[in-house]
Amino acid sequence: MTYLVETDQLSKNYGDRAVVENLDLRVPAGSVYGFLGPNGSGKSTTMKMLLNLIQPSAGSINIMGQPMTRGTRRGLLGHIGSLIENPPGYSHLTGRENMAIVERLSDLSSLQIDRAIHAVKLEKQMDKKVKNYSLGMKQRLGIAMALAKEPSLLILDEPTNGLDPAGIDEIRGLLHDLSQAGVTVMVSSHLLGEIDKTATHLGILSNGRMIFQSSREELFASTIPNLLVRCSQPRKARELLAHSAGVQHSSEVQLTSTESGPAETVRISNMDDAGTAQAVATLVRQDIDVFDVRREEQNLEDLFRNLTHQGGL
Ligand SMILES: Nc1ncnc2c1ncn2[C@@H]1O[C@H](COP(=O)(O)OP(=O)(O)OP(=O)(O)O)[C@@H](O)[C@H]1O
Repeated sequence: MTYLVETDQLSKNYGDRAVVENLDLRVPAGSVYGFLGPNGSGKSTTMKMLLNLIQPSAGSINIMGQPMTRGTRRGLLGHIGSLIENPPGYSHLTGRENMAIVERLSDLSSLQIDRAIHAVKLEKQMDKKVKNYSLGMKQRLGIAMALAKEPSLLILDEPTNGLDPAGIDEIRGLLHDLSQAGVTVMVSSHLLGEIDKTATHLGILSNGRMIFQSSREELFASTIPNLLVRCSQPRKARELLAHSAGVQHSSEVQLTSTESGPAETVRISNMDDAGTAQAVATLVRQDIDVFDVRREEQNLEDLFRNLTHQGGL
């Protein structure tokens, strides 16, 4: 696999405090890499090191196969678009005037500028002053500024921060489209739900350390989805299963409602196939009718919770 961003043992200390520790980042070419972690876990610090805005205390960074150093910085940054912290742009100028500055400074063509504006769907807002933009529009303008030079890699630090659900959806759609167009996107967030479904790969940071890094599929495959059992006497079933030998010590057995089926279903976490067979046999032996046994669809929130239960965050 080709990695557009690769770090080895990347570390940053402030005084005697390690803020990023021994990070081996691997961002595959063509991926949308969701860089997740709670506030203060070191995401921004890492992204700033990738962009050579701050210097690592130890370790190395390779971008597009080249080491990122003070010497190579200029050449590499020509291929990287970024949005770090607050959206850029002069608020007393219009969107168009801001883009004209980007065009001149980076020596771009008007076609490149138009394409970037089109990609973020801001055509109709270009004559408005940026101070009158919503936060979502400001973020989109910031992304347009980053996109105009047609980068191979886009690094976005919390682009959905502070946006309403519609704004978050727009950014998600935009990231998806960019990825389809061949741009590799690295995007950070402290909220899993904002990256769920958009990211093809995930890196999860906790206290400056990577606690998980892989493709989204591998993350899902590495954990067992909850089991949902719809049956005739759910309360009795819950009691029986909570004390059944097939249920592992770390499992939780709860009563729950599901969108299908009547009021209550028994949900069991961390139950493998052998445990499932045993649980069904236990219920049938006790004259409980089992109508339906299925795995619950997993989302990242559940997986994140599982990871953190395993001593992560
Ligand atoms: N210049 C600095 N000097 C000292 N400590 C710093 C500095 N910059 C960041 N830190 C500390 O490093 C830790 C990681 O910060 P960082 O901004 O990288 O986290 P983050 O995961 O991006 O979180 P957030 O989403 O809140 O920005 C924090 O505890 C922060 O206070």
